[in-house]
Amino acid sequence: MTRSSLTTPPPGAQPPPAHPDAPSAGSTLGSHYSKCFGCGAGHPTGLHLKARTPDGATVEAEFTVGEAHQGAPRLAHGGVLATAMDEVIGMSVYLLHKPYVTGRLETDYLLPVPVGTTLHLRAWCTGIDGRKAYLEAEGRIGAPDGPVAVRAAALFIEVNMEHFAKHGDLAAIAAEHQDYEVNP
Ligand SMILES: CCCCCCCCCCCCCCCC(=O)SCCNC(=O)CCNC(=O)[C@H](O)C(C)(C)COP(=O)(O)OP(=O)(O)OC[C@H]1O[C@@H](n2cnc3c(N)ncnc32)[C@H](O)[C@@H]1OP(=O)(O)O
Repeated sequence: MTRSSLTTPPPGAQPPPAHPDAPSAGSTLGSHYSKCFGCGAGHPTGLHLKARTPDGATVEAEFTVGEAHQGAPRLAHGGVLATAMDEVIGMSVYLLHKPYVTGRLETDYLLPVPVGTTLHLRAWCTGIDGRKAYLEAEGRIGAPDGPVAVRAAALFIEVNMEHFAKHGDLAAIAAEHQDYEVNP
C-alpha cells in the first residue's frame, strides 16, 4: 500500500485490545443507519454491505459491482470502490465501540473491476493514537484470497455523539441504536 504519513500510525501506536462490549468473533455487524449509502438496507440504490467479524479485530464483507456502479463501460467507478472501502473501514471502527468519522481516505487501484465481480472486502485497525484511528482495507476479486484490486488506508477521527446532533440527525441514529449510549 502506498500510503502517506497522515495514514501511517506514529511509532508506538498499537491496535487496541478488543472492547468488552464490541461484537465478538463470529458476529455479524448490523447497519449503523438504515439509509446509509454503504450499509443501509433501506437505501434504494446503496451498496447494501453486510459485514461480519471473523475474529473480533477484522471486518469482512462482499460487494458485487452492478450496473449502477459503472464508470467506464462495464467497469466499476473508482469513487464507488472508494465508497466501499470507506464503508468497510467504517464498519471496522465499530469494533472499537466509539463513534468515528473519516478524516482522510487514500485508495490504490491495482486492477480494473468489471461489472458482475464480487469484491471480498476486509478492513482492520493498525493503530490508535488519541482520537486518531489508523486503518487499512483491501478488496480482492472473486474470493477472499483472490487478486487484490483495491487497497485503502484511512485516518478516522473519534467524535462524540454531539457531532451527529449538531451537524446531522442524532435522533435518527438513536432510533436504530439502542445498543449505543447517546448520552453517556
Ligand atoms: C458502535 C456504535 C456506533 C454508533 C453509530 C454512530 C454513527 C456512526 C456513523 C458512522 C458513519 C460511517 C460512514 C463511513 C465513514 C464516513 O463516511 S464519515 C463521513 C465523512 N467524514 C466527515 O464528514 C468528517 C468531516 N470532518 C469533521 O467533522 C472534522 O474535520 C473532524 C474529522 C471531526 C475533525 O475535527 P475536530 O474534531 O475539530 O478535530 P481536529 O482538532 O481538527 O483534529 C483532530 C486531530 O486529527 C487530525 N486530523 C483531522 N482531520 C484530518 C485529516 N483530514 N487528515 C489528517 N489529519 C486530520 C488533526 O490534525 C488533529 O491532529 P492532532 O492535532 O490531534 O495531532
